[in-house]
Amino acid sequence: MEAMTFVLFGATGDLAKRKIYPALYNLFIDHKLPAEFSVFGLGRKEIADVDFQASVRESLAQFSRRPADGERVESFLRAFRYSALNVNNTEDYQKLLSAVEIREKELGIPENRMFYLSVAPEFFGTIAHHIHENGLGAGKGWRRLIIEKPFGHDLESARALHQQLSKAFTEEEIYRIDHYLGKPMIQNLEVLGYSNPVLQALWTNRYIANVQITANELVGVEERAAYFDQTGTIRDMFQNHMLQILMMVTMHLPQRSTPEEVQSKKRTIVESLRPMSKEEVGSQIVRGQYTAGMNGSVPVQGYLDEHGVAPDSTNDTYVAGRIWIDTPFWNDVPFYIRTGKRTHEKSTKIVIEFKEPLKISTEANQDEAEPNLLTIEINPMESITLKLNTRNAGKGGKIEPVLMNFTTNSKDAPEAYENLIHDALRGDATFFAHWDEVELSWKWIQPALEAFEENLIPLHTYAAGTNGPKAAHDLLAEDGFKWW
Ligand SMILES: NC(=O)C1=CN([C@@H]2O[C@H](COP(=O)(O)OP(=O)(O)OC[C@H]3O[C@@H](n4cnc5c(N)ncnc54)[C@H](OP(=O)(O)O)[C@@H]3O)[C@@H](O)[C@H]2O)C=CC1
Ligand SMILES: O=C1O[C@H](COP(=O)(O)O)[C@@H](O)[C@H](O)[C@H]1O
Repeated sequence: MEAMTFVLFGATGDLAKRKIYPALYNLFIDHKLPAEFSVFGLGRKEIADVDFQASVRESLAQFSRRPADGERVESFLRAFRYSALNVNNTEDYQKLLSAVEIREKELGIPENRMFYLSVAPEFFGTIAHHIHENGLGAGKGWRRLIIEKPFGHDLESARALHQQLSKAFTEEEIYRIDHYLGKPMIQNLEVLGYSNPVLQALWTNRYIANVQITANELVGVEERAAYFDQTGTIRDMFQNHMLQILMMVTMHLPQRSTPEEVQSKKRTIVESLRPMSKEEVGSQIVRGQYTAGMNGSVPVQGYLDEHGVAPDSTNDTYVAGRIWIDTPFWNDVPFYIRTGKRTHEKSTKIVIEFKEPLKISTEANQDEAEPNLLTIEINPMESITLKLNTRNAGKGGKIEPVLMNFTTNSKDAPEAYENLIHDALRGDATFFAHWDEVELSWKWIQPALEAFEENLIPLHTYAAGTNGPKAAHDLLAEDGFKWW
C-alpha cells in the first residue's frame, strides 16, 4: 500500500474515538497500513500534539478490540499530529497544508492524501470547497474523500450536497461509508452467491417465496434526540442500511467482480424497485413509534417522554415495508424489510424463505413440513443456517425440520470500520455507496418521506420491548407469510 497522509476532520468527536482510531490501530497491528504514514487530527481547539496523542491512546484503551499498550501503541501514535481548524476559516486550511507538506518531506512520502470528514454533514460542502480552494487536494499523489452518512435529508438536499462535493472531488475519489457494507456477513453475501452453485441456482423467483431483512435494536433514541427526532428510522436506517442490504442480497455477481461491476449491479436493483406514489405508501409501508415498556427487565419510557423529543412528535422509530423488484430474477417475490428501536432484541438478519413444493404438489399430504429457510445472521451473531425437512424414523416417520448451521468466530474478525478504511486506503470502492445508489434510494423513498410528513399514513404504536407494531405483522399475513 502506498504511503499517505490521513487528514481527520472531527478528530475530537465521538465517531473518531469509538471507531476511527481503533480501526486505524488494528490495521496498523495487522500490517495493513503503509510502512510510512502520517495522521493529522483537526478540531477547533488548540491542542498540543502530545495531548492529542494521549487522547487517542485513551480512546484505544477504551474501544480497541486489541490491547493498546507498550511500544506498538507508542510507535502507532508517533504518526499523529494535531492542527486547530475551524471549517470556515481559510487561514486554518493554509496552515494545515503547510504542516502536511512539512511532514510529508520529513517522512519522504508522496502527496497521497485521504480526507475523512467525521463532522456534521452540513460541513461537508464547505470543507470540500476549502480543500479544493486551498490546494490541499492539489498535490502530486492521489486524493480521496471519506464521508459518513447521512448523505442528505431527502432527494433534493442529497442532490445539492452531491453538486457541492463534485466541484472538488470526482465520483471515483469519494468514498461514502455505509457501515453496514463493512460488516463481515454483508461482505460475505458476495462470496456466498458466486462460490456456491447450489445457492446461485436457487437465487431466483422460481424457488424463493419471499425475502425478509430485519434490523431490530434494543436501544432507544439515547442521547441523539436532536438528530433523530428530525430524521426518524426511515432516514436513519431504511433509506441507507436496509436498502443497501437489499441490493447486496439480490444482485447476481460473477466471481472476481470489479467495484464498477458491483456498483452497476446494485444500480440495476435500486433502479428496478417498483415505485410507489404517495397515495400507495399506506398499503406498502408501516410506521411505528414506541411507547413505554421494558428493556429486558428494566422499565423504560416511551419515545415522546425521551429527553429532547418534542412531546407531540410523530417521528418514526420503526418502519416495515413490502418492496417489489421488477426484474426477471425477482418478479413476484415480496421483499419485507423492518427496522426499529426499542424492540425485544438486537438482531440484524436476512431470511430467505423458499417456496413449498410439498404443500403445492400434494394437497392431500398430511405432513406439516415447514418451508426451507436460509437465515443469515449479521449481528450480534454471525451465522448461516439452512432449515431443511427430514423424516424422523424414531417418531413414526414424521417430517421434522433440521438445522444446518455455521457460526463464525467473530471475536478476531476485523470490524466494519477496519474493513472500510482499509478498502478506501487501497482505493477499492466495492463496499462503498456510489452516488447513483444514494440518489436512486432517495428517489424511491421520497413519496414515503412525504406521506410521513403529511401524516397520510397511520402512526402505529408498540410497547418498548416488543416485536414491533401489529400492523407490521399484518403486512405479511396479507400475503400468507409471517416474520421469521
Ligand atoms: N458517532 C457515531 O456513532 C456515528 C456518527 N456518524 C456521523 O459521523 C459524523 C461525526 O459524528 P460524531 O463524531 O458523533 O460527532 P461529534 O459531535 O461527537 O463530533 C463532531 C466533531 O466535529 C468537530 N467540529 C464541530 N464544529 C466544527 C467546526 N466549526 N470546525 C471544525 N470542526 C468542528 C468537533 O470538534 P471540536 O468541537 O473539537 O471543534 C468534533 O470533533 C456525523 O456526520 C455523524 O452523523 C455516523 C454514524 C455513526
Ligand atoms: O447508522 C446507524 O446504525 C445504528 C445501528 O448499527 P448497528 O451496527 O449497531 O446495527 C443505529 O443505532 C443508529 O441509529 C444509526 O444511525
